[in-house]
Amino acid sequence: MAQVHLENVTVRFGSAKSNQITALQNLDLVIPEEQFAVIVGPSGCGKSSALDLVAGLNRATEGRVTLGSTVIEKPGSERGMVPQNYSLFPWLTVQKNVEYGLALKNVPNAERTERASHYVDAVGLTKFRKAYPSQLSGGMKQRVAIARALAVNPEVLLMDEPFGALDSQTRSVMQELLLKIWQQERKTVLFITHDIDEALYLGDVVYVMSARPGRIIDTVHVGIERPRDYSVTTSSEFVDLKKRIMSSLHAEVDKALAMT
Ligand SMILES: Nc1ncnc2c1ncn2[C@@H]1O[C@H](COP(=O)(O)OP(=O)(O)OP(=O)(O)O)[C@@H](O)[C@H]1O
Repeated sequence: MAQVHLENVTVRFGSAKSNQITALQNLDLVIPEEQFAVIVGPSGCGKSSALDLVAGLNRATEGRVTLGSTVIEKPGSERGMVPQNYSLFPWLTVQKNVEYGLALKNVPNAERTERASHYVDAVGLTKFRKAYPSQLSGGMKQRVAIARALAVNPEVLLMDEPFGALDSQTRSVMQELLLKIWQQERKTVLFITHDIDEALYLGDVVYVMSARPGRIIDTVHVGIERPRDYSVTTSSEFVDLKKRIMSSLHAEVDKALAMT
């Protein structure tokens, strides 16, 4: 296990100087091992760009990203990704979707079945093992995506607004489920959200990003005891931290709107 470090990274898109977009500018962020780190920031500030660097889906224009002593240059099974839009294979059952990453790693059949079954059970889909994605609700599809990411036992879990498309009740059920699993597995997590309540409920630390080009403007340590349940969202500590993040974000959201 090891920490993730985005070392002074700048990300620019576009080749011609005239239409270049600087998504991230000199962003420096260390996510210690086993930390549940959450990034919040205005729309278009570069949150996904930061996560994509850790996933190895894009390279920094300047700076570098490391996991321990290894420089990240491409995707790898030590980093599991849960995107917003399910991304399940429609022709595979729940069980086979979860087994997919294990098959890629040439894990023997029996072990593949056992490990995938364990995570299908852990996300509460035992009865849907043989169902296809088209037979599942949005929340159930995201459970499969979480099980699939965890089955390969990654060191780091990357989650890009994974519950953004879910209704609020399903969303809170999913948050509780994620916390329960994380409590057992203790992965390093990088989680992106627009939702301040979600950030504070889940995270050890909430990083607030500026409007584009994105950099960290506030680091909020969430000292609320774990295990947490929904009652913490009305505690004075929670409300105070929420006010602090809202005031940091307010000016940045205004700047982001002025850019559009
Ligand atoms: N492949 C790309 N080519 C050109 N521009 C891009 C590309 N990917 C992202 N951008 C731009 O970089 C900026 C940051 O995008 P990014 O998706 O990282 O922001 P975000 O904070 O995740 O946004 P949102 O909250 O709306 O999902 C945006 O202005 C976006 O339009």
